Formats: sequence, C-alpha cells, structure tokens
Amino acid sequence: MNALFVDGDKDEIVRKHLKVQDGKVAQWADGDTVPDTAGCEVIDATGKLLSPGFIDMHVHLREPGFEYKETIASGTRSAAKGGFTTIACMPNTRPVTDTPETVKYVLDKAEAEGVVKVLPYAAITKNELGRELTDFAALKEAGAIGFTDDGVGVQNAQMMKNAMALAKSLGMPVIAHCEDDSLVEGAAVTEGAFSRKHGLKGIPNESEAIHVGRDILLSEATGVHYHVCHVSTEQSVRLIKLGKSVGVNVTAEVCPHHLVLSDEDIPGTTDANWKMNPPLRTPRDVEACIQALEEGTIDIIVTDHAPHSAEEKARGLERAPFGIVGFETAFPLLYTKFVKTGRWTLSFLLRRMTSDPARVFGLPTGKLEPGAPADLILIDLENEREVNPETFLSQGRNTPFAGWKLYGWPTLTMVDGKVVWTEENGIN
Ligand SMILES: NC(=O)N[C@@H](CC(=O)O)C(=O)O
Ligand SMILES: [Zn+2]
Ligand SMILES: [Zn+2]
Repeated sequence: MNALFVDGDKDEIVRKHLKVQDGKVAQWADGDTVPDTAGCEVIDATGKLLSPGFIDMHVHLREPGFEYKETIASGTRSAAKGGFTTIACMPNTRPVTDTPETVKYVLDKAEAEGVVKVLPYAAITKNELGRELTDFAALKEAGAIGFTDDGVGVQNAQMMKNAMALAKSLGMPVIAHCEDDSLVEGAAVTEGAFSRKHGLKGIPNESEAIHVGRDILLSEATGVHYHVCHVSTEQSVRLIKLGKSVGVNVTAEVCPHHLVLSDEDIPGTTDANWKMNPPLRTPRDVEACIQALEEGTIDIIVTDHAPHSAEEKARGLERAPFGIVGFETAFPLLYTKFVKTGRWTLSFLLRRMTSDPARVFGLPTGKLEPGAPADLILIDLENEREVNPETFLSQGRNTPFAGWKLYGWPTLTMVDGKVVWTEENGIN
C-alpha cells in the first residue's frame, strides 16, 4: 500500500508503504523504496491518507430492542463507512444491557453480523433505573468493558459511590452521563439565547456540571477511573481540569457537534435534528470545550451516534427524542472545521480519535506499529463533498449537517487485515 502517513510528532506528511500480514501490521517501508509485493494483494493508496482506524467509545447501536432505529449490522456498517474500526456501545437497549446474557447477546450479534469491533458497556443500575446495582463481576466476566447508565444520570450519590467502589475493586471504569434531573424538568434545549428568544424552558449548564463535580469527588474517594460522557459546558471543563490537577483519575470525551455548533445555530423550533443530550450550548461553552480538548482536559472525541426513526424525529423539537447520528460525518466535520482552517494539526485530530481513546481505555489498537492489529483506514483529504443523509449506511437520518460541504472522506476501512468497506464497492 503506497499511502501518505502523518509522522506523529513532527506532523509531517510522508509517503510510506505498509505491509499487512495475518491481520497484523507487518512492516513499514519508505515511500521511495520499491517493496517486494510477490504473493501480496496490493492496495493502491496513492494520494490517500493512511490512519489507524478511528475508535469511538460512545455509540448507540440500539440492539436488542430498538431495531427500528438501528441494528448492530447497520450501525457497524455506518461506523465502517465513517472510518471507525472499534466502537463501544451503550447499554440503553431493550432489555437494558444489565445482565451477562444481554452482554453476550450483543457480543454474539456483533461477531455474526458486525463489520467492525464492538465493545459493550453494561449498565450501572438494573434497567438504568438508579435503584439497584447490576452484577458488575458477572458483567465483566461476560465481556463488558465498563459501567454506565448512559441516557440518564445516576441521581443518587451513594449509589454512584457504591458503583465506583465496586468497579474499582474489579479494575473497571465508570462512565457517566452527567445530568441532574431536578434541574432539567422536561426542557429540550440549553438555557441560552435560543431558549430565551423562543420562550422555551432551558437545560441549565449546572445540571451537567453538578454531576461532574460530585463524581470527581467520588472518584477521588474510591480511586476508580471515572470517565465523563459528552462534556458540553464550560463549568464541567473547569471541574475536570481541577480534578486532573489534583491527581484524580478522571478522563473525558466531547462530541463533534458540541465543538462545531452552538444553540445560536439552531434554525427554529420545529427541526428535531438539532436536539440532542446534552443540548447544543452557548458559543462560550463551545470555545471552552475546544480549548479543553486542545490542552488535554478533555481526552478524546466520540460521536455519541444516536439514531432515531424519521417518525420519532418528526415529532418536533419539544417532543422528539434526544440524539443525532454521528459516524458518517465525524471526521469530515472536524477535519474541515479545525484542520483545514489551520486551528489544529492533522496529527492532533487523528490522535484524539485513535491513540488517545486506546490509551484511556487500554485497547490494543489505535497505533499502526508492527504487530498491532491491522485496523486502518484511507482518507481522501482533497475532495469536497456534500453531506447527504440518504446515502448513510446508518438507518438513522437524524443529522443537523445535511447539505454541509466537507473535506476528509474515508475511502477504505480495514479491520484485522480484512477490507470491510470501500467507497467504490461499499461493504465487502
Ligand atoms: N445523546 C442523546 O441525545 N441521546 C442518547 C442518550 C445519551 O447519550 O444520553 C440516546 O440514546 O438517544
Ligand atoms: Zn448520555
Ligand atoms: Zn449516548
């Protein structure tokens, strides 16, 4: 494979050949050498960027139970098209992924029907109701990689503390959707210019940050690895920074939409493709999240891919469910908005989507070193294309980015040395 590769530390783009063997990265060669390709299948990647496959530690595949929104088959295909080779799926399924049987169901389905690697999270509390802890040891044994009640916040502090102590004893992380229900009360958008203009009830920033602060203290008390989901506010950023500065084992993620959109971009009160949880915040919060990612207060980028049916999203801003799809626009959005504009280097963006998530969650992927799994992608950095939800491999079409003109489209995705998707031929 004759490809362009970002030489990490220098952020120089160099030409390289890469040899893959037995599903693993076998050998790198300088672009000027003529590699011995006898017996090899050759992929011509001239002019394309070669990167480790993206890792998305926060996605919703909806199976079991909500197959009308997405399935493991359609969700992993969408992921592959977006350049993701490893994805971690949330337990807010039906049934909730709160038993070893359901964890195994997800893993078996992913093995049989998925095209990228799927890592399941299990719920912290039974049915995500916040009342009773799940059987962490059994869930770990079944293959869960961490515990989270994503979709809702754990409202009771003692419950969260018990969860963290138990997770710590098993060497597992706790991943938290931070939301204090008493401060939210049925609002659909952030408290900000948009909610004031339209006379809507707003979701205040502190509904998120109160949980972040509480949980950082509980993480300090228990020693658990505590990971904050979809950070969206300046206040959360401040607290995470403080936690890190005193040595608390806290990490955090941010979504592309919270980096490129604010509440002031929402076009009106009808289109629910602008509704997600946490909501789009104020421009000041957006800038705080960008800076936090830049300085490492926020560690990684995730999509929070959250597909819903067209019928559900047609219910309008106030009544539709929260969530937007993310796989098939994530990299082009960030590349176009932050790298093309010169604010970020390409290597910085790639790191936050590959080696950083691998480091935070201890995964054996995210770097193309000899011996590592050949989970890799090719990207076309040159051609601008319009986002067209009709072409998504996700069943979900719920995106606010339809019609956006973006650069940085993946053209090939390989998992364990097997080409699973190409732009030319689709899913393999
Ligand atoms: N992010 C969302 O807006 N929605 C998620 C739930 C969640 O991530 O909290 C969903 O499951 O639809
Ligand atoms: Zn969430
Ligand atoms: Zn989520």
